[in-house]
Amino acid sequence: MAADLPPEVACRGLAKTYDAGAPVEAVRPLDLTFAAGRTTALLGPSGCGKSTVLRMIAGLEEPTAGEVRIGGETPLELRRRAGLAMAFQEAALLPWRSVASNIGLALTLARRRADPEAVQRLIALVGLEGFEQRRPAELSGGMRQRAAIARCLVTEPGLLLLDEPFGSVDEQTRLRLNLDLPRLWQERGTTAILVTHSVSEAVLLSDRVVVFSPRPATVLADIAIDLPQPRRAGMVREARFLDLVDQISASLAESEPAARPLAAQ
Ligand SMILES: Nc1ncnc2c1ncn2[C@@H]1O[C@H](COP(=O)(O)OP(=O)(O)OP(=O)(O)O)[C@@H](O)[C@H]1O
Repeated sequence: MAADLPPEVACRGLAKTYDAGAPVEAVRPLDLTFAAGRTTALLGPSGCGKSTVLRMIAGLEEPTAGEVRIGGETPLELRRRAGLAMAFQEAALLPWRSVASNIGLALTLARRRADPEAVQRLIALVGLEGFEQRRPAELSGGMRQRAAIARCLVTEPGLLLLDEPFGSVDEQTRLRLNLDLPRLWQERGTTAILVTHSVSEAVLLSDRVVVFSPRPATVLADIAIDLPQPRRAGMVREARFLDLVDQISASLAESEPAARPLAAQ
């Protein structure tokens, strides 16, 4: 049972301009609603503002304008009661703790009772059996990412935010995680928002894909992924999957700034 009812996430007029000497407009006022219990992928060219949007939803970045409401609460209110979990590119595990202890710690921090069985189940699911007692420094980058994802899932959050969660994971493991992990959070009805650079990963994982323009991020395309759940490995060769990948790749290609000589970038 999920500890929380999955929330709807509403971004209203959400905007961010960084003050980096000169102002950097990262996100232009954005109105987006993420339906409760659904998985949405955010795609767009590098530097367009995807992580900024995710970090504002997580309450890690203060918007310049607008607001985020998660089932009526602010991100900080939700975080305070551990209703939100996030895994970002750099898997921030505590270096002096083992894999099992890092995952178990998420339960302690969320003031939940220890649950070694749940920790072990997730370790098996992300393929880290046999590495329970290893410290993060003894793992590969991809293994650390998998441990960080297990740590996110153990508290059964209502909202899951993933920023390039499988960036350092090898292709084979990535395909398996792309199929197994969403099943886990979708069965619990979790609302999930993820940032990825992989179009096929976005289609395989999500119910909806939002394509952003180059910075400042605005929505260029908003595409429902009407493939049946749960997704299967064979789907990546089916016509509808390939159609969706084509359609999204075309939107992305339109969104890419015209090629410029490297020296001008
Ligand atoms: N703390 C910051 N201070 C100043 N500028 C920033 C800061 N964080 C991000 N930016 C700028 O805001 C823009 C959007 O960055 P962001 O990380 O959100 O993009 P992204 O789409 O997630 O990129 P990528 O796909 O390459 O990870 C970039 O131009 C970046 O340089």
